[in-house]
Amino acid sequence: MAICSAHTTTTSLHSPCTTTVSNAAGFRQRQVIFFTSSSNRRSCGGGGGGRRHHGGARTSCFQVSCSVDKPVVIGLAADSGCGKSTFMRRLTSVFGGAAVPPKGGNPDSNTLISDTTTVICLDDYHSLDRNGRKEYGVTALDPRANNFDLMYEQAVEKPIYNHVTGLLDPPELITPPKIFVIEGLHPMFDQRVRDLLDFSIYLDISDEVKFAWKIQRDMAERGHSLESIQASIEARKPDFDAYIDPQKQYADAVIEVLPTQLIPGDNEGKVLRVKLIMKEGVKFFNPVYLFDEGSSISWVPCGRKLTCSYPGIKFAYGPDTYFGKEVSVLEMDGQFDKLDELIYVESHLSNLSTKFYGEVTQQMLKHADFPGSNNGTGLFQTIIGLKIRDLYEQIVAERAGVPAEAAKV
Ligand SMILES: Nc1ncnc2c1ncn2[C@@H]1O[C@H](COP(=O)(O)OP(=O)(O)OP(=O)(O)O)[C@@H](O)[C@H]1O
Ligand SMILES: O=C(CO)[C@H](O)[C@H](O)COP(=O)(O)O
Repeated sequence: MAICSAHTTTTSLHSPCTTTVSNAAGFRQRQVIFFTSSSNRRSCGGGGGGRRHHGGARTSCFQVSCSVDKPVVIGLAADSGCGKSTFMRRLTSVFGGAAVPPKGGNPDSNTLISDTTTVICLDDYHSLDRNGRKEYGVTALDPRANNFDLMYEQAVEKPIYNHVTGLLDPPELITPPKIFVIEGLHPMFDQRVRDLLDFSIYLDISDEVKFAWKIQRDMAERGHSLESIQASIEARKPDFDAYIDPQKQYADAVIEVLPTQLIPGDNEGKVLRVKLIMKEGVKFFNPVYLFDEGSSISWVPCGRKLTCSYPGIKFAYGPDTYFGKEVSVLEMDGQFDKLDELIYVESHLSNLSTKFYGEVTQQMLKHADFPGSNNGTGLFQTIIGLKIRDLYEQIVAERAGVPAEAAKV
């Protein structure tokens, strides 16, 4: 049963990028206008137009040429409730300007737009709405409930999955930004979509911590029962293991969140051990290091310059392998008591891609009220935000054939 193999047909020769999309089960029909972004990892040859055939989709869209203005595309994958929105808020803040939903559009839009970045949520590419998933007995994590053809085409006029009604709302118009972030369950699942990414991140939240965060949000803030939260996590688990978790092998950076090792047997999920796993050899991405690049370091910074109450703070850094690839891993276990003292830690980290001394600390202080600001989740999200800004500047500089300094945002 092909429940969501979308096919597209060209409807207008005068407007070559306008197509009607429907899926095989006829769940949805919509007008979409496509642009195909070719990233620095894809061949830029042959840009400028033409008819292409792939995956059952037939389009007559223009391929955006390899221009300086082409968006840099970032993918962020994680399960639901694992901190994607929080990370996005930290990332857009690094580029300056507030990120807001499209003006005058659907109030339930999942899109966030700032001066430089546009963040779209891949939930909008669910091909089955809530009722459809129920009818076919699939979860939102199942690839059959998602339209990867449309995701790959990067529709400029894209649908909206409405989390309030559970329906697929009429499309919204997205104009190509400088930095285009696609966040959601599956940004690295489909190889075509994956190949569009200039940089990819996976938030790997361990089951214990995910459960603690879910309880915090869905029980304390949304009135769900403990049993229903447990049941929902368990119902999603097989599809999470099959379709979401394997994406981490493709990520350029993984933020892994585990229970602390500083409190034996702790399962409260309040004190966290967080690892920043950074792939080596990624173009325009130099992993951050502690003290000495390539060495294995264990560091307890508590003392005169950093206040630590129980259970303290421990950092570690060193080389490792991850899914057979060489990586550098920076780890922080514990939490900060006084966030302004983070400057002491920052001064011992290198390759941070900051523009001035203390920028990491400044960003963390600016968003001290965001979840995870006192631990490695906030610290590593902020660092990756700064690395993405640096990557963006280097890509733009390379495309323009100018030194990176000239492309600073
Ligand atoms: N670093 C963190 N430390 C502690 N709690 C966190 C952290 N990040 C997220 N949370 C908790 O998880 C909840 C969900 O976070 P967020 O909205 O950023 O996740 P999300 O992946 O975008 O979720 P969804 O996909 O369901 O919209 C927050 O309300 C908070 O309770
Ligand atoms: O995993 C999810 C998104 O991260 C959601 O469960 C999915 O999008 C379905 O949404 P809803 O539960 O509102 O119907």
